[in-house]
Amino acid sequence: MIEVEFQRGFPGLSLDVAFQAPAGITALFGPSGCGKTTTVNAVAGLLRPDRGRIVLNGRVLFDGRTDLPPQARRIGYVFQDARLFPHLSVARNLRFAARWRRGADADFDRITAMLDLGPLLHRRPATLSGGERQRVAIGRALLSAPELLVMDEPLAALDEARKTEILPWLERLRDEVRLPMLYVSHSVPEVLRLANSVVLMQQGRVRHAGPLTEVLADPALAPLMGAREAGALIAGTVVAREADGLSRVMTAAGPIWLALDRPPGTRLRLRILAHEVILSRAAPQGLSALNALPATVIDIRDGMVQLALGDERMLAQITPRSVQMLDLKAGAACHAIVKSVSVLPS
Ligand SMILES: Nc1ncnc2c1ncn2[C@@H]1O[C@H](COP(=O)(O)OP(=O)(O)OP(=O)(O)O)[C@@H](O)[C@H]1O
Repeated sequence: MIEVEFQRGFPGLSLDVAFQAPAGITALFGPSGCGKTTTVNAVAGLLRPDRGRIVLNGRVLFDGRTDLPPQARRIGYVFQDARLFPHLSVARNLRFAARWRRGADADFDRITAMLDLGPLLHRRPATLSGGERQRVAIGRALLSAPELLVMDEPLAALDEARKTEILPWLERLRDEVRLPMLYVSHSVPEVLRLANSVVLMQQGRVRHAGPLTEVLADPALAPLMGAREAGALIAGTVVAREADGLSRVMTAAGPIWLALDRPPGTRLRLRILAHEVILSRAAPQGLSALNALPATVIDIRDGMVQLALGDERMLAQITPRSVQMLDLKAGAACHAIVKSVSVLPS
C-alpha cells in the first residue's frame, strides 16, 4: 500500500494531492497538465514536495524530516521511452537492475518467463520493437525487487499494433504480481482494460480516488472520464456453454448470457454503457434482449439512474418522462434490460 499526501506549488499550478493505492493497478487519470507526472515523480523521489507525507508499506519515504533518495525508495519506474542501455544486451540490461541482490537469479528466471523475454535475451535494444523494449523495461523495473511499480504512460510512444501487443503483458503483471502499481494515463480504453482503481485528477487536485467500477457507475464522476464512458464495469467468469451456443457468465449482478467463444473459467470484464440499459418495473416478457437483471434504484441524477444489482453498480441513461412514467425513485425495484455488452479480457 502506498499512501500519498503532499503539496507543491509551481507558478502556473499548485498541487495538493492525497490518495492511497493498494496492490493492483491504480490509474492516475486526468487532462494534460493536471499533475499526474509530477505526482508520480514526487512518489519516486524525483521531485521534492513543499510539504507532505509519502509512506510505502509503512516505510516513510518523505515527510518533514525524511526524504529518501530515489534509489533507496524501492520503486521501479517505467517511463514512456524504455531508457535501456543501448550498448548492453537485453540479458545484461536485466541483470544490471538486479546486480546487488541476493535471490536475483531465481527472480531473473521467473520474471523472464512471465514476460516471455527468453527469445530476446541476446538482442541489443536497437533491434527490438517499441513494444518489446517496453516489456524489457518492465522486466528490468521488476528485477530491482520494488515494493511499488510506477508506469508513466508506458504505451504513449507506441503505435496501435504495439499497444495491442503489450496490453496482455500488463494484464498479466496486474494479476500475477501482488504489487501496488501507479499507472499514469489519459487513455480511457487503457484505464478500462487495466485499472483496478482510479485517482481522478483535475488541476492539481484529486477529484476522487476509488475502485474503477465505482467511478464509472457514479453519474457525477463518470463524465470526468468522458461522457460516453458512463456505465458499469462488471467482473464475470464464464461458467458454462449452453446448448444454443451462448455462454453463461456469472457476475455479482446475476448471470449474463453472451455470444462468446471462451472456455469455462475465463475471467472477463464486462462493459455495459448507460445508454445500452433500459428499465422496466415489471419483469420483462416477450423481449428479444437476453439479459434482464433485477435491480434497485439508488439515485436519479442528471438523466442517469444509478442501480444496485447485488454487489454491483450500474447506470441507465433515462429521460425525465420515463422517470415519471415508471415512477422511479430511490429504493424502487426494477429490471435492468441490457441491450449490449462489450467484453474486455481480464
Ligand atoms: N519543474 C516544473 N517547473 C514549473 N512548473 C512545473 C514543473 N513541473 C510541473 N510543473 C507544473 O505542473 C503542471 C502539471 O505537469 P505534469 O507533467 O505533472 O502534468 P500531467 O498531468 O502529467 O500532464 P501530461 O498528461 O500532459 O503529461 C505543469 O503544467 C506545470 O504547470
